[in-house]
Amino acid sequence: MNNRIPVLEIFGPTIQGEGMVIGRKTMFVRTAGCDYSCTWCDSAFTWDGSTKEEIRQMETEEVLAELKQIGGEYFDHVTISGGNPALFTSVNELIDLLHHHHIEVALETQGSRWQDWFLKVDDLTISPKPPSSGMETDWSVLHNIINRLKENNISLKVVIFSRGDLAYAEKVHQRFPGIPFYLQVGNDDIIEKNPDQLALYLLEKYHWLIDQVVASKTLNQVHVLPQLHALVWGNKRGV
Ligand SMILES: C[S@@+](CC[C@H](N)C(=O)[O-])C[C@H]1O[C@@H](n2cnc3c(N)ncnc32)[C@H](O)[C@@H]1O
Ligand SMILES: Nc1nc2[nH]cc(C(=O)O)c2c(=O)[nH]1
Ligand code: SF4
Ligand SMILES: [Mg+2]
Repeated sequence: MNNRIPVLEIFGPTIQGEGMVIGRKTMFVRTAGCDYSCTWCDSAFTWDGSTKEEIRQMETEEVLAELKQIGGEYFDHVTISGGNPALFTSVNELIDLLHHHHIEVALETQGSRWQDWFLKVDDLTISPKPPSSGMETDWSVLHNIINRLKENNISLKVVIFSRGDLAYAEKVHQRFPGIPFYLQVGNDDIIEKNPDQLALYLLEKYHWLIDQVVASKTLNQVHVLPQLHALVWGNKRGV
């Protein structure tokens, strides 16, 4: 059981819609379960019990086989997201297997838990949660994680829904000045079915976020991005 990973989705190839490698062609592996419960989580199905019967406890070889079955020869990069993949030591084996097959590995996690296998991740995004999420940041855990990853290709990404979130982002950037920093538009309409409607709405939010960052002396060495996949496909799952 220990060397298995609880998987909810394997999909792609698509593009990484967020953060440090935005636009990169990639496959996704989405694990089940999270130690957080952000109010606005766009992947709440990974932890709210609504897709419990879809969770598969998979061997790493099975994960690779399914990636190859779906993605064929059309990928060389896999993004592991969730939920929080950092809940599982077994992800270590998956990374080794993917690397053995010359496939690069990216990770999305919130910085609440450490795993030794973080050191092997090629593109590691840490996304601490602002006040609007309803979650509390454990700063000592976050500092510990980032200190241990000083030599690695990592970034910080904070999702913004409010002015309070912006103040939080400023604080994170000031605490970790050398770490590439991304601000991301928060999507607070995760039930809209019409992608065009959502894109218009999110572009307005992007405009607002750019204006806020332009007006901040603290946020100079930063990147401001939308969720590209939300602009292209809306709230669709598995893209
Ligand atoms: C679903 S989470 C999974 C990985 C990990 N639990 C985390 O939060 O970093 C992947 C990314 O989506 C972001 N995200 C979640 N809900 C969002 C929303 N409604 N709008 C914008 N970004 C969102 C998270 O902040 C995180 O950066
Ligand atoms: N295309 C695409 N890019 C993404 N970047 C982060 C995602 C995630 O849910 O973790 C995500 C996702 O679900 N799809
Ligand atoms: S930490 Fe990530 S997966 Fe967990 S609830 Fe928050 S946004 Fe969702
Ligand atoms: Mg997502």
